[in-house]
Amino acid sequence: MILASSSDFSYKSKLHQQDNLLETIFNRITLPTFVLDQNHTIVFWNHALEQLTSHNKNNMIGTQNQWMAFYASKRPTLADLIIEGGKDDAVSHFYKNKYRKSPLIEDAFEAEDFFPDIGGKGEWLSFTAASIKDENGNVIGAIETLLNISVTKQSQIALKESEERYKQLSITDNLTGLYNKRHFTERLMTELERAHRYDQHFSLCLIDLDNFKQMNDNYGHLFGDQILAEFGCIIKKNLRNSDTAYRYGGEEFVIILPGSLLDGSRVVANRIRVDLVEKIFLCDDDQNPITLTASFGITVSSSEDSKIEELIRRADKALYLAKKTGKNKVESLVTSVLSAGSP
Ligand SMILES: Nc1nc2c(ncn2[C@@H]2O[C@H](COP(=O)(O)OP(=O)(O)OP(=O)(O)O)[C@@H](O)[C@H]2O)c(=O)[nH]1
Repeated sequence: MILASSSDFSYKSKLHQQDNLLETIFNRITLPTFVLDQNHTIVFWNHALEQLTSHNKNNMIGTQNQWMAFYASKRPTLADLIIEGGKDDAVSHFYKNKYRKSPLIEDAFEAEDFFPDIGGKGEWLSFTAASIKDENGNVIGAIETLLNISVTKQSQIALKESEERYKQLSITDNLTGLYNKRHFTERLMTELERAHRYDQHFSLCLIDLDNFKQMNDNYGHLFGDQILAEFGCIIKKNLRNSDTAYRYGGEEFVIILPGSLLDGSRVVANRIRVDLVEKIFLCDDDQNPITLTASFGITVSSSEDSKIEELIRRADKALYLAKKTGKNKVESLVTSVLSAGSP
């Protein structure tokens, strides 16, 4: 084994004498470990690493094929980067957002990554690479130790996924797949704060299906549910990515349209209105085509709005007007500041 610079013969021979002892020690360590010399040649490859990577030490020691045990194509391992000087930008290039300086060992890095080619289904590994220096402080090699953290990582991922799922369920209306009223309140507060901070406006559009009670009475509650779900799809289909739609209550819906003023949100509301008018619903018990309309009340946020209730009240008044003056229409109401200004 050569671990010292060629000029440092005495140091090299000292290490040679200790080879057997070092090899025994490495092989008794349960942590997968390998050591490279300054030429990136493998000098130690312990049993634990053989088991982790299925690469036998006899095929690895004396080669520079350490990458083969971890990656599908040739590239430096963390230990190689340490030998190259352990430059932050080089480490970052290969382990972006997955590494940090070791808090325990000077000039060492630790990283965490998923290795799809290890084992049958890939493994998560946490690994640390540190330089090995001679008496004069010259780097003469590097040691990398690895730890299989797949079990911990998978349970962390599963926990995160179930938290995500739970969060999604807690803000979703299960009949329509739209967001629910609780989420609406939170989002509306955020939107109002943002509008004030950046001196922007957004629109709020309340929607109420017309004569929905008759639908339930004539065709049953289950059919009513089907209509609500399909109307949810019509709303979603007509929104931009930045718009969000919510089921506000029974047959009431609401949309927040960030960055939209009255003209823009009227266009969206009318598109939804017409799509609904043109939609033919069929009930299993009665093959007559069934149609339905909705009324819309829009308002635009203003610098005068200090509470979300003020916006909701205005949109509700506009909706009431739409209902009172014939239904199947879009009405709007804005504050005096806005009606005097641009929107
Ligand atoms: N199927 C179904 N019906 C619902 C649900 N939530 C509320 N409703 C019904 O929606 C109907 C609303 O009726 P009303 O408030 O009288 O309003 P409307 O008949 O739509 O009349 P206008 O709003 O004046 O056009 C009631 O019959 C509620 O039972 C639901 O989740 N599923």
